[in-house]
Formats: sequence, structure tokens, C-alpha cells
Amino acid sequence: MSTESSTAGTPEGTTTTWTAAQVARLVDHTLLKPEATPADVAALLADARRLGVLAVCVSPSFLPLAQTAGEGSTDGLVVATVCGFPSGKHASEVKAAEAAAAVAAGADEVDMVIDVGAALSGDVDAVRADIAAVRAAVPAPGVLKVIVESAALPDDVLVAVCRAAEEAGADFVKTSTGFHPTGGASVHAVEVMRATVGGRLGIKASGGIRTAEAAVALLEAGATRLGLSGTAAVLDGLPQG
Ligand SMILES: O=C[C@H](O)COP(=O)(O)O
Repeated sequence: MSTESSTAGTPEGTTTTWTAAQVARLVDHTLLKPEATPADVAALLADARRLGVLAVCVSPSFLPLAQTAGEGSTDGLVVATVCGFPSGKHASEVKAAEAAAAVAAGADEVDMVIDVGAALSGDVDAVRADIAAVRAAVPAPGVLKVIVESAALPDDVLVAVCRAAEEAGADFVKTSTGFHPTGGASVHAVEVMRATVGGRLGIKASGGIRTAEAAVALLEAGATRLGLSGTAAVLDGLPQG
């Protein structure tokens, strides 16, 4: 990734200069565990403001967040939620209805999960149509991110679903739900995604990112957004400022 905040790849050396504040502005601070409570959401929002992140990502049942955590609780924060999460096996019309409800309840961004099995069986048309159905429910300026569960996909399928996401009008492709047994984000997957749609779509790395080193590696590989449930630990490992 070419960015002012990194000097990696320069003739002078390979030192990265990402600061905690710079990385925070690329973070969706995330709480998607099934056992989350409204008190956990209130704590997430307080942490988000303290850490200076861009966005929070919560389960759709917590929307509208003003009802869950109080008026003003999202001031200065982008609100993201998920759709068809985490399996992606919901019917397209159910995903679209869920996304429309999320937007009506104040979501600025919707992270939908594709049907991984459809992708693996080569039915890219079904994947594209599924994404397009949700896109129609999340009109601009709403932001649609497409979770492809990259660890479950061979490279050729990952490329095909990234292309399908672009053709269906998505704003981002996103590596992982964080709930799939094959694992989360990898540098390799982000590199493949960048090579396929980078510069036109955003690339969100998420799932299993626990350290500053892992986060920086993914940013250097081309991620333009990070989904983190362990945000404080990641930011604590970076130079402050
Ligand atoms: O979409 C974001 C992920 O669910 C976050 O995954 P994580 O809990 O492994 O950081």
C-alpha cells in the first residue's frame, strides 16, 4: 500500500512509521460475539471514542445504537453492522431485508457475508446476484463491504468473488468474519485482493488480528480498513501520536 504513513519499500529502508492515531482512523472497532450485552456495546462506544477509531461494528440487533447506548453515543463515529452473518447462507431477499432494516436503523456501513459454498462450487453468478441484492438495499452514501471468507477460498475463487463484488457495485471487499474455522485475515489474501480490485474498492482485513505487527503487515499488503475486536492491544503496540 502506498501511503504517507509508511516508509516501507523506500530506498532508505524498510521501517514502518504507522502511529497508533493513524491506524485508529482505519479501524472498525468490532463487537460481534453472540453473548454481547447492551452494557458491552456502551463500553465499546466509550472505548471507540477514547481510542480515536473511525467506526464501530456491532450486531444488527443493537441498532439503533442510540436506543441501546443512549443519544449521542455514536457522535463522531461511523456505525457499521453485519448482514447474513456469520454463515452467509441466508436467502438473498433475507440479506437484503436485513440490510435495509439496518440502514433504516442508522447503519452507515453494512458488512455482508457471501455464500461461500456458492463461490466454491463456481456459481459466481449467484454470488454476484446476492451482493447486488444487498447493494440495492444499501444505496450510497451507505457503504457496502463484502465478506468473502478468504481463508476458505483458493486464490482463483478469491479473485472471482472480488471481481463479482466489484461488478455488483460493492465499496469494499473484506477478508473474514472472524468466526470461520479456516481462520481470518492473511497477508497473502490481502495481496490477492489488492491485485484484483485495489485502488477501486477498499480492502478490509479482519479476523484474528491481535498485534500491531500483524496489523501493520496487513496495511502494508494493501488493507485500507481493519476490523478489530482487540483494538486497544493492537494500538498499544504502535508508536503513540
Ligand atoms: O469483522 C470483524 C471480525 O469479527 C473481528 O474479528 P476478531 O474478533 O478476530 O478481531
